[in-house]
Amino acid sequence: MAAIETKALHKRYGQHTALHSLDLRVEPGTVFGLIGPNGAGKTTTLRILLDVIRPSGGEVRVLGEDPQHGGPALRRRIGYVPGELRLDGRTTGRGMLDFYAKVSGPVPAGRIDELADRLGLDLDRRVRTLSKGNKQKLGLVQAFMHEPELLILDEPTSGLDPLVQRAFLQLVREARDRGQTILLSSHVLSEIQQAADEVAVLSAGRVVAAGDVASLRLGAVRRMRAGIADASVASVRDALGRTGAETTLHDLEVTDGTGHVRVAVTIEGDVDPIVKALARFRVVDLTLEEPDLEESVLRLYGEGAGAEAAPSRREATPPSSAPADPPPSSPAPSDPPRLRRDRRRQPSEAASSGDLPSAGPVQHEGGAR
Ligand SMILES: Nc1ncnc2c1ncn2[C@@H]1O[C@H](COP(=O)(O)OP(=O)(O)OP(=O)(O)O)[C@@H](O)[C@H]1O
Repeated sequence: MAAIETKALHKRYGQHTALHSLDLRVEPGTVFGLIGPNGAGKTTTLRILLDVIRPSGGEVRVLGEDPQHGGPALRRRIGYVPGELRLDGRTTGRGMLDFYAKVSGPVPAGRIDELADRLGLDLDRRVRTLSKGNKQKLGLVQAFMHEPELLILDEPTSGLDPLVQRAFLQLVREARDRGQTILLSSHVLSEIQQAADEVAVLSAGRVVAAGDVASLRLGAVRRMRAGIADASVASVRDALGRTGAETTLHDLEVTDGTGHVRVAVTIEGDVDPIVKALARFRVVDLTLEEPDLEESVLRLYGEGAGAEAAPSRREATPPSSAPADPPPSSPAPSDPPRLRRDRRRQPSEAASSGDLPSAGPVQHEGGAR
């Protein structure tokens, strides 16, 4: 049985279709990366899995159950970190976590302190006074502390510095080693490359590529900047023009900078010929970086990624009809410390209040859905 399975999942917000017939399968005990540019539909997918919002069509199974009917018992088996946490509360981080521990089920002794320590979080500060990054850490502790069967993490490292990101990736690996399943959304490719076993790339609500990280060509796009001394623009341009068929250069700019020639280019494919081409010059500066995921997706799967045919695309056919969103659910108690996703609201969802935490049960606030 898959830990998560969606079939022909479809979601419309009014006239806008956010998910087109999405098929996903996440095997138990694996780390699954859901990546894609902004607006691709990652958050929408995760929120449907948690029954924070309802699909317009298709099937969903989470830990073998339909999230719409799983109730608190299913939610206790899931740890969730929404994308942008908005935390309120006069209580301290420890107070908040103790509250969630009561609803989520048993938390091993010392686990909260251990996690806080590893992430560098002061549990004695009042939640409302915490910085964005520290609130994010608190969200991570509440998701991991009860060692749930499934972790659903929406852009979990946003706002975290690189050291804390590393600690987080270690937590993910340990969770997988314990047999937990992790679904991780991100628009940062390198994060997924380090953590995930399997990946699905979403673009405009469709899966445009799926497989193990290495088999996707996304890592094959890099942006390079270099400074070359004692050379002319023409000679550098000429050298870069002789790279073989394994390498394609996009947006090549070779300009006369102050004292040396500046090169900026997006490399698709093998970087080795470029490095060799530059090696004949005196290189005074060189950076090679990951481009936006959006750029990678568009480069490799075409401008119409998600809408038109592409080599490794799974084609999707929207269902001919799909039910409208269900009516809002009843409000949840407002006093306990809250974790919420702060996101754009559209008129069609004016009454909705989005994601909630869920060390324990996901609560629908103020008519969420
Ligand atoms: N409540 C809403 N009402 C109307 N449209 C929405 C709503 N929420 C999301 N959308 C739209 O649905 C599409 C998918 O959005 P979603 O937030 O799922 O994408 P995402 O991949 O998580 O992007 P990001 O990384 O920017 O959060 C976008 O076009 C977005 O504008």
